[in-house]
Amino acid sequence: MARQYPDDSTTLHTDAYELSMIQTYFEKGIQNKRAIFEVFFRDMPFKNGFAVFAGLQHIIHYIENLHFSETDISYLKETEHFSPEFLNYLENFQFKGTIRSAVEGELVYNQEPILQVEGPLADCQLVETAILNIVNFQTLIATKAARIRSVAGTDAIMEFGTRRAQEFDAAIWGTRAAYIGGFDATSNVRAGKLFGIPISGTHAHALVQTYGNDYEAFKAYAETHRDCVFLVDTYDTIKSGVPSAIRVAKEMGDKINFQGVRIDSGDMAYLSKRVREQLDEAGFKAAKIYASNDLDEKTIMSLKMQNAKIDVWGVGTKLITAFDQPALGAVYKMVAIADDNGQLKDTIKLSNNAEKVSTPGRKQVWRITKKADGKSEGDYVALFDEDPREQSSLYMFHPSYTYINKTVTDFNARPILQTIYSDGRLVYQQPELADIRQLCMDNQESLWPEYKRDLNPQKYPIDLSQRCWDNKMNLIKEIHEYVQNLSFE
Ligand SMILES: Nc1ncnc2c1ncn2[C@@H]1O[C@H](COP(=O)(O)OP(=O)(O)OP(=O)(O)O)[C@@H](O)[C@H]1O
Ligand SMILES: O=P(O)(O)OC[C@H]1O[C@H](OP(=O)(O)OP(=O)(O)O)[C@H](O)[C@@H]1O
Ligand SMILES: O=C(O)c1cccnc1
Repeated sequence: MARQYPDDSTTLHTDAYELSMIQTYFEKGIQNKRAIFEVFFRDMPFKNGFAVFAGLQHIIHYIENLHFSETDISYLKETEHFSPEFLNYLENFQFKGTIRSAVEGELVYNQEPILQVEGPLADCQLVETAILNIVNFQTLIATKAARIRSVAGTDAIMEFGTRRAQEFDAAIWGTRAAYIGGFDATSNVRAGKLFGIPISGTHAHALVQTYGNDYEAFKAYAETHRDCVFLVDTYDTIKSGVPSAIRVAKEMGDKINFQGVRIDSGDMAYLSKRVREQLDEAGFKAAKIYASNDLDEKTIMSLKMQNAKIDVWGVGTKLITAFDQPALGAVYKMVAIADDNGQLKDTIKLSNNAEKVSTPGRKQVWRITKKADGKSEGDYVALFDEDPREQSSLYMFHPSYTYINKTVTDFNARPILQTIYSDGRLVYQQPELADIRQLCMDNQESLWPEYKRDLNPQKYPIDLSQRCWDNKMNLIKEIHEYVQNLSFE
């Protein structure tokens, strides 16, 4: 059996092929060639009108700890895949790259760079897997959370997913992403400790089963807690659960803060209306009705349409597992590489599928908004040395259907990719999590409602600058000519 090593580093959290390529670069002496890679996803998750970027804090944590530990090197040696010289190089490896990224809570779209890594080829290659792993998951969950927030309106929504999440990391980072996307609280106590997310919760059926009846269970809970939400559906919501909750609330009076009751099964439209009547008749008009049970944006919207009297939503499985779309599909593609003279040359990945043709060159994404109302006109993806702020009017056109175009004047242009690392040095100060969450909400204000609706939203314009578009077309032509002139005889 292979030797077991302590889990003292996350640097090997990478695909073996990254290390294999880096060994080639190293042995051919090109590991320090300058390269640029960009992360983007091809389709909008959940067919939503926007996605919410999340994952930067975990990326920073990963990069800050990016070095090969003694046990990493021992293990790699044991695999017998790598040369001693290469292992010696890895032992002394220090990340020297520059990372530019959308900040957490920023709205991002398909077919535009959301993160960019520039630096020594080996450094760029090493971080691909971990960056994609983090961004793919957290951006997906933050986006799902924003969808749920959009249908819940101003109601409180609580994240209940840990027990159904794809293991520990997904629960912890997933709940953080859910908070960024607009959730109010989590049931995961460790996430509260680590990130300062408000924790919140009720109690489970086990409490009622322990006492064998609703009344005694609620009474015991009330005698040991100030804030009380009673779970009323263990035996019979209407006949036993709610009457018992009311009895305990009356008996305990000011000794407790009777916040409400939770329903976790049955027809929640019907039940919530009946429960509301029961609570109101008993004089508990301020008591809230909590609901949980496989909820997501669709069931919440349907329950609202049915006038369900639900005030607080607990959402687990369908949020934390991104139930209806398990992967964002973000990719990491090389957009430029230095030639033998050290000059950066733009590079492209071709495909028969137009969507899969990458856009070459180091780019910046500019969010274009009208000065008059602050509303988004679209994103303008330009080469890095272009600055649309220097122009008084901006010609924006669809990159595939170029006849769809417009000229925008009186606009503001805001760069989306911010410098996070400069030549290996962290230069970005991460905001407080609550501020990131607020930023996410504020960003949605600048979107027209047409882009925000849950079902079939308008496609938000992601346009290429003329230079960026010309550059892409020229490279496609160059590669076609090169392939046509190839001869292997
Ligand atoms: N009025 C309603 N309209 C639409 N969906 C509802 C309504 N009431 C409940 N639901 C949803 O229907 C599904 C019911 O699932 P299911 O039949 O598994 O639950 P249950 O039998 O009520 O409870 P349990 O979880 O104990 O099995 C849940 O996703 C729930 O959120
Ligand atoms: O349904 P979710 O959105 O995942 O929300 C979390 C669920 O976790 C708890 O259930 P529990 O684990 O006791 O199982 P249950 O589904 O049988 O109630 C809670 O009562 C919710 O139903
Ligand atoms: O506090 C709750 O009610 C809760 C917590 C986790 C999962 N389901 C419910």
